Amino acid sequence: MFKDNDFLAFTLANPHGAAPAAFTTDTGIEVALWDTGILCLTPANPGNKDIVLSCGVHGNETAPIEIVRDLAKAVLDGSLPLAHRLLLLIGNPPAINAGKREIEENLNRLFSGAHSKGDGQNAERERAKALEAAVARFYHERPDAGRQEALRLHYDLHTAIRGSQHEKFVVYPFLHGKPRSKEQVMFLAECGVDTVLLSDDPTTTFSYFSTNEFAAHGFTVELGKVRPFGQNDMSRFKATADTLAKLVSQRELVLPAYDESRLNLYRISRVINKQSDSFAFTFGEDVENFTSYPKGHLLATDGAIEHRVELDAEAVIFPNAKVAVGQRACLLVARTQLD
Ligand SMILES: O=C(O)CCC(=O)N[C@@H](CCC(=O)O)C(=O)O
Ligand SMILES: [Zn+2]
Repeated sequence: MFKDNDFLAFTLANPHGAAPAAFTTDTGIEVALWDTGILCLTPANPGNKDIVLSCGVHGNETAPIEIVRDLAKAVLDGSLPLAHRLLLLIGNPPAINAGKREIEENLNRLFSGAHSKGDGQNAERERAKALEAAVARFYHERPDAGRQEALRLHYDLHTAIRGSQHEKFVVYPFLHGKPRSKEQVMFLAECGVDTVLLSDDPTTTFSYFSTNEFAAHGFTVELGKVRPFGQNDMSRFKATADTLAKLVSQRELVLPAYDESRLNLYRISRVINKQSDSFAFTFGEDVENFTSYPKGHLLATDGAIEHRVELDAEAVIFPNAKVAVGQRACLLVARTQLD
C-alpha cells in the first residue's frame, strides 16, 4: 500500500482523505489504514499496551513527524518487531503540506467536542472529529477485550515555536484528582523529557481528550524547537525515538525507579487568554519558554488589562501574541512537586 513503507509520503499525497485499506505484513502484523494519516497496526499476539502515537497536529512541527514516519517504516519492513497494538496518527496533513501550524484553526483546541461548538465548519474541525473517532475505535476495539486489561497510552508529539530552557518537556493533562503516574514520568525521562508541567484544568487538547475520555496515560510531548523538514538535527531526538521503539517492540519495558532529582516539575499556575487584537507581550520573540519573572513584573497588556506575575516567581510557556482572540496566549508555571 505504501511505496517504500513510507506512511508519511502516502499521507501527504492524500491529504484530504484515503479509502480504507488493509494488508498483513510478512511478519504477521495486520495493517489497517482507517483514513489518511490514521494507521492501526495489530501484531499476531498483542501485549497489554494500546499505544497511540500522534504527530503533526500542528503542520510545521516536523521532527515528531519524522520520528513517526521512521517508526512506521521500521515496523512495516519488519526490522522492528511489534509487541503491542499501535495507532499512528499524522494529525493535519494539509497543514504539513503547507508547512504551517494550521490552515484555518488550531487543531489542538478542537477536541472533546469543541469541533462541533459554534457555527463554523472547516477541515480542522472535521479532522478533530475523525481523530477522536479513531482513538475511540482503537481503545474500544481491543480484540481480546475482557480477557486482558489494557494499559492505554497516548503520546501526542510536538515541537515548540520558541526555544526552551528545558528543551524537552510534557504537559501532563488534568486528571480530575486521579493520581499522576510516576512510572509514566520515568518513561518520559528515559525519552529525554526531564520536565513536566502539571495542568489543573480541563482543556480542548488531544492529550486531555484521551486521558479524560478513555483513562489513557496521555501527554503533550514537546521535543524541541520547530524547524522545517530537513533542518532537524535528528541526533537530538535519538533518546526519544529509541525509547518509543523499545515501548512498541518490548512486551515488558523495564523502567528505572522514580527519581525526582532527574526532573523539573512545574504546575500551571495560570492561563492567559487573548481578549483583544491589542494583546502584546512586554518581552521579545527571543525570550525562551521557562524564562522566569518576579512577582509584580508586567508580562503583557491587552487593551486596558495588565497581566502581571502573581506568585513569587512564574515562568512563561508558549507565549504567542498571534493566536486568535479568545485563544490561549501563554501559560504561566511555578515550581512544584508531584502530587
Ligand atoms: O510553542 C508554542 O507556542 C506551542 C507549542 C504547542 O503546540 N503546544 C501545544 C501544547 C498543548 C497542551 O497544552 O497540552 C499546543 O499549544 O497545542
Ligand atoms: Zn504543537
